[in-house]
Amino acid sequence: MIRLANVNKVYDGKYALRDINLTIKKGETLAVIGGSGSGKSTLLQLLVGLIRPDSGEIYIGGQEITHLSEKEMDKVRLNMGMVFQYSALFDSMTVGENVAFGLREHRKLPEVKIQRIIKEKLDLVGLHGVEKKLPSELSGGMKKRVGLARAIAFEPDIIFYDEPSSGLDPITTVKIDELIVDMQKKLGVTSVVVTHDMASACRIADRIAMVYEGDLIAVDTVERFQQIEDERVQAFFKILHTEKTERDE
Ligand SMILES: Nc1ncnc2c1ncn2[C@@H]1O[C@H](COP(=O)(O)OP(=O)(O)OP(=O)(O)O)[C@@H](O)[C@H]1O
Repeated sequence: MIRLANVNKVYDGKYALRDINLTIKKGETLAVIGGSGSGKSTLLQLLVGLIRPDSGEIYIGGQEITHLSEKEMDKVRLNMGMVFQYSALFDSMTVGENVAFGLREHRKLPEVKIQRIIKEKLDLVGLHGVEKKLPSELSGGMKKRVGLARAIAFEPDIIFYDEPSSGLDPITTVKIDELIVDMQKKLGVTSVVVTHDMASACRIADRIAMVYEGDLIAVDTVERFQQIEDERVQAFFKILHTEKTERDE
């Protein structure tokens, strides 16, 4: 379970996040949606302990993290998988080396076991026989899959996704969304997906949280979220419907 209580983060005298109260249940997928500069990345950075709030508390699995030392935070992070925007793979390493990177850094495992984990995680994300390839030999969608395989190598309880569909065409986006849902079903992980894509959010999430200029303005199930009359929420659905109409014409 993840919980934020009265969390504030200020940059240059301006709230990046203001009085955020949010609980993410174990095993649920929460999509955090919002426009540019609304505070989504700040929220993600707070949850993985890359930055600290100016005030408020953040609990990960019952542990309050805002006062942890870097070393203690590293331990908490071992239980978190992170899937970065644009995959963030090491270009000079093979796919297999990328997937095993964290394992080799943090766990002393025999090479046979590492090879087995690489294969198992790549299989889970639907990639076969690519261990020896370099990231430059893969499509954008495949790179995202490798990023996900790396994130689940440690078998984390929580996966954070930062704009998983950025840079992908609409069809590949849907496939990655299906993979995120699949991961939740197969691994039972808690997922937080930061996105500005409402269509993705609706496909992936159990609940959607919307941030607007640093405020958390709505949190609800996908179905109920669509009924919220707030015009800032509806603006996102309008874009969605316009895109759909344009595609159908
Ligand atoms: N390191 C920083 N220094 C100063 N201001 C920052 C910093 N990080 C974020 N901000 C400011 O905080 C606000 C929220 O930014 P944030 O990056 O969280 O938004 P976002 O929703 O992730 O936007 P985008 O979708 O464009 O990535 C913005 O006004 C931004 O300029």
